[in-house]
Amino acid sequence: MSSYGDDEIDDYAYGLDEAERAARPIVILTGLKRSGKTSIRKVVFQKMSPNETLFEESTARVTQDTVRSSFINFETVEFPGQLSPFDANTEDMFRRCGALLFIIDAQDDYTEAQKTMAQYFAQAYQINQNIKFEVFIHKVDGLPEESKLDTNFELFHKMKEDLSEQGLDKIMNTVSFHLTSIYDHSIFEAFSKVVQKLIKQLPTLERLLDIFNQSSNVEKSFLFDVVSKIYIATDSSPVEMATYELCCDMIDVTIDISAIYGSKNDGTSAFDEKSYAEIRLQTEQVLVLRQLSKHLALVCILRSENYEKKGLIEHNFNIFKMGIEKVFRVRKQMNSGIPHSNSSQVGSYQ
Ligand SMILES: Nc1nc2c(ncn2[C@@H]2O[C@H](COP(=O)(O)OP(=O)(O)OP(=O)(O)O)[C@@H](O)[C@H]2O)c(=O)[nH]1
Repeated sequence: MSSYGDDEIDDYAYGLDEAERAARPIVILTGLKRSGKTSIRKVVFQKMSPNETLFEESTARVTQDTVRSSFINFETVEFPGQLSPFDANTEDMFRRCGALLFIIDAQDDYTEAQKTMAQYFAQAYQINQNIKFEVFIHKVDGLPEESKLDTNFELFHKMKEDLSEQGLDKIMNTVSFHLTSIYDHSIFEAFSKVVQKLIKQLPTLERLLDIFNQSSNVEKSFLFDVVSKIYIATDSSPVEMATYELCCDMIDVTIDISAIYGSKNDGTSAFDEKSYAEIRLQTEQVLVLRQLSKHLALVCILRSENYEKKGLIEHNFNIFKMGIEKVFRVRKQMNSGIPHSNSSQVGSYQ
């Protein structure tokens, strides 16, 4: 192993793209006034409680934030509803933009919002064809179940028509629609999907999670950025909202218990890179959380009869951890020009 590989794992600052630390990808939030942009940013990244957003004042200026103290590494830029993101000199920003979000208030008449959105997407596409376009059909907590899908359907078709008229149908291939609300986990789920598209190692992470699940009889597993509760990867089986919510709750419970009963003498939290927890559910399932690093945790759910061989899962977890470390180490080596040896061999699962 090279001396580079002998470094402490903490030295490997996991992130979206280490080579471009100075030029982190940008996630741009746009939408009409009062659509919910600031609330989304604050609830997801600043842990504001949804009820507190009721007192948020309208944003007057462009707000730029770096998402720190977590694994994910990007900037968010929010444009106030009254300002077009293309009025100012923003071409460079759009060149660095990884994802352009348009937030639509689904509780309001969205005709104007839909027109503005089609126009923004077309303009952004002229500057950077690699941008991922994300539509957040927001505040769906106030809508009956059937009208959520109708709204989604209608917006999709109107958007398609508008873009076809401009000869830009191909943009539709990169547009994703999400039904969101800050009052449940849907906003975290949607942001997880946005962030995953910015992570170049995603296919490898998915594959590693699949192998871990198969060899440990795990039903579903998520790789979480603990601070934001965004999952940066999951295995290839479909995500059920209820399972995702359970895993988020598991993180909250673990952090809270650590804070209440585990604070160290120096006042720092006991929740660290060695933390782990397990919770047995009435449904004969077990939730297991294992920290991989300061910021990343593997949270998985399995049937309790499959959790009898804990040693096997522990072994597979350690192999999985080594695999994750190698994925990011190799990426860092590639970016820094250091040659890397064959890293696909990460150990053998039992
Ligand atoms: N019901 C519901 N209300 C929400 C949701 N998200 C935001 N809101 C409310 O919508 C209002 C406007 O939210 P803001 O976050 O200030 O909207 P904004 O898009 O930043 O507005 P500007 O700064 O004027 O551009 C606030 O009263 C929020 O509490 C949601 O998911 N559901």
